[in-house]
Amino acid sequence: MIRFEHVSRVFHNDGREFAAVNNVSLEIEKGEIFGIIGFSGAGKSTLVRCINLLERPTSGKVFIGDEELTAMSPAELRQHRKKIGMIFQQFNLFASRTVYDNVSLPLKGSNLTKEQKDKKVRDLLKLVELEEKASAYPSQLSGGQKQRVAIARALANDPEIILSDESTSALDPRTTRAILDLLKKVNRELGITIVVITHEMQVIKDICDRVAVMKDGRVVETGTVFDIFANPKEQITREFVENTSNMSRIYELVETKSPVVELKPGEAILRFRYLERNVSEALVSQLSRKFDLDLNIIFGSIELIGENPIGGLVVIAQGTSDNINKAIQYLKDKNVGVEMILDGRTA
Ligand SMILES: Nc1ncnc2c1ncn2[C@@H]1O[C@H](COP(=O)(O)OP(=O)(O)OP(=O)(O)O)[C@@H](O)[C@H]1O
Repeated sequence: MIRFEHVSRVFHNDGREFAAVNNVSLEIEKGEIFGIIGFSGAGKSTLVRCINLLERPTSGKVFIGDEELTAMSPAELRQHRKKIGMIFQQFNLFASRTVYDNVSLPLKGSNLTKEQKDKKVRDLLKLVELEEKASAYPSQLSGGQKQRVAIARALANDPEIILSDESTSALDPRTTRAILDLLKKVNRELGITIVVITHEMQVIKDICDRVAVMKDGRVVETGTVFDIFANPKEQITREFVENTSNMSRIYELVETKSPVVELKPGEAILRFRYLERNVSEALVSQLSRKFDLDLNIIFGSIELIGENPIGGLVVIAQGTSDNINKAIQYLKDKNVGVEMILDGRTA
């Protein structure tokens, strides 16, 4: 539905050229929630602003459906932009207007009658559960409520696409969850394609179907959210994935020589990753029975990505050196990822 073909956006800073977006080709499908993740400065906002040509690519083409936006006249473009709503981290509401007026603003100049406009605004306020705040001003609302108003406003023109630029970054975790749920509802019930920019993997995990990882203006990896979590290929993707679970704390504990990871002779710290449900207990009991190991669990987690679980365990294993090796091989044969984090064996 949205297609980038070799899109670049070059800025000139102090006489030097700088590609904020560098030769990106990407396809976002109709009806999906597509995430774009990257660290600050990676080029996410610039890329997404190229979808509605708020930022005009220096080279390359942008298509929505079969129509090339980059080849349109200003009048055609104005028409097409109405199909694209946008929400921002800072909400961008008009402070001097009521909630009702903020939501009705995009309907100015539409062909709807006064009654139709009124019904539309009230329906949208109902959808975002803010009917009773219609005559409040933005300063009287919480951050979550402001973002709900912004979402209602973005929906006023019946868009096909919503672009969300860090729309939950200023919100606490509970409010973030509620706004993400609302975006999911908008996607599922109204069939609107949503493009979500974020620097938080948790947001990707919570609502996206697919994700692109950006670094230095380029898209370095794309895939379904499950594949990206189960099998991140690029170093930067691994960093994002690691940060969402407490598993990565093990490296800190090892580094700071925490008493938690103090090993007796013959012990080893191992990390397991697997993709099946309820594997943890079976793993522990099998390894102790088959290889006569004692396993002391330091961390354990099951992440649910959509409906699919991804599990992890960090354990201190105690047993003969030979049996620890055999256990590692046994797990690898069963497609369990095994990483030796600290090896206290002398043999
Ligand atoms: N109008 C501009 N003129 C010059 N440089 C710009 C302009 N807009 C963006 N940049 C630069 O392009 C790079 C990418 O910016 P962009 O805002 O797209 O990144 P981002 O990944 O969205 O980061 P953040 O998460 O911090 O918003 C940055 O180095 C930024 O300074």
